[in-house]
Amino acid sequence: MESNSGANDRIARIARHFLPQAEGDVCLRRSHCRAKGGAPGFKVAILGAAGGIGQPLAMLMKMNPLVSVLHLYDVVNTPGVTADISHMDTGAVVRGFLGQQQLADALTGVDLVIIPAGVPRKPGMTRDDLFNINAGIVKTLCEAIAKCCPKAIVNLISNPVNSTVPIAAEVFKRAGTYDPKRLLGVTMLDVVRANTFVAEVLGVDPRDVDVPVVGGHAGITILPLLSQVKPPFSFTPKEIEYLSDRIQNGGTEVVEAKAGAGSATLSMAYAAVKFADACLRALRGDAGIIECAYVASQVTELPFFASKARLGRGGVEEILPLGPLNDYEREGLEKAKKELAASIEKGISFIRK
Ligand SMILES: NC(=O)c1ccc[n+]([C@@H]2O[C@H](COP(=O)([O-])OP(=O)(O)OC[C@H]3O[C@@H](n4cnc5c(N)ncnc54)[C@H](O)[C@@H]3O)[C@@H](O)[C@H]2O)c1
Ligand SMILES: O=C(O)C[C@H](O)C(=O)O
Repeated sequence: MESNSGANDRIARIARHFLPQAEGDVCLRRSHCRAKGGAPGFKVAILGAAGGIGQPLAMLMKMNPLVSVLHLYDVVNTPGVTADISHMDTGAVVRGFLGQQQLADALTGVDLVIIPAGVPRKPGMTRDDLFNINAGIVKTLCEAIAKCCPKAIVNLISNPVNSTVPIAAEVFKRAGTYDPKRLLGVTMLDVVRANTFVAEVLGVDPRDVDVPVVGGHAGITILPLLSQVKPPFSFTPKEIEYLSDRIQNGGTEVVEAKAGAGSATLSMAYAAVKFADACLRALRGDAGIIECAYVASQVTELPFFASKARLGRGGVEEILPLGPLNDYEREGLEKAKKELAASIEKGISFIRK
């Protein structure tokens, strides 16, 4: 039987294999992996990779043929997650990074950074209740991005997205690296939910449904434009009430069902990968990629707003107009803007204070 110290040595050896110890070590393994990994593609980092979203997101990104190198960073547990994911026989080479001293290595040379780091909600909390903890986490991570991969596309998932995106923008501005086209708040889960719930009402396959969801990512700031649904459909006022409420409170529905064990993780990982894949296809040069995201915007008087954006090699290449809104949506837009303005201001003043 293996002694305790033998087992510990073996675990340490395995951990060393997945975690860079010193700069020389990093370079050696990186060139080794590139030579062996072979698959051409993009280098992607997930920050918060050991979390509820991070783990399934890492698994799904390892399955994405556009990814050649996948960096998994967290402040806990990355050796285990990395060892596990690295056994999948897909093209991407996986490397783990643990703790802030390895953050720079996790980010260097990366094309796309996906950030699900931070605490999730418990029943009775709003996303804004996460601000005090998550604002600092996002600030630290974005400072490192500004130093190590200032040209990377950033997909920000950490809540409250309505405030964390303005925080990230301010950090990048301070560092002199801000490019509004490259900073995208991930609101894809709202679209995924809207497509699912609308498909249920229409009795069709959700993959055939497209609902634009604009505004932001919290309660009444989540504004589904049901008048623009594809395939076109004329909902009754009762259906509009039901669908708007379900889409706006989809996150809370999951938080309550999980009863203290966190918020949406699996559907979020799915949505994050759907969005990241769109960003990577756009980076590759594919045309006609349009997704909803919370970005710097002139669609309204607010500096940030979620709406349909055309993605390209440089990130957001064009923000599409909102299109015709009905009275119900116009009213919803006014309410959404009021709350959004306060959340944006809160994020900006967190950095400027
Ligand atoms: N945008 C969206 O649609 C959406 C959807 C679901 C959840 N979220 C948000 O995503 C965040 C993560 O949710 P979760 O369920 O994965 O939470 P989780 O607690 O399961 O995982 C978060 C991970 O972040 C890590 N972390 C904490 N501080 C860090 C730091 N400084 N650097 C790197 N990693 C750090 C933790 O160690 C943990 O592994 C929450 O803020 C949640 O509200 C957003
Ligand atoms: O609701 C949450 O707190 C998590 C996330 O923003 C969601 O929409 O599921």
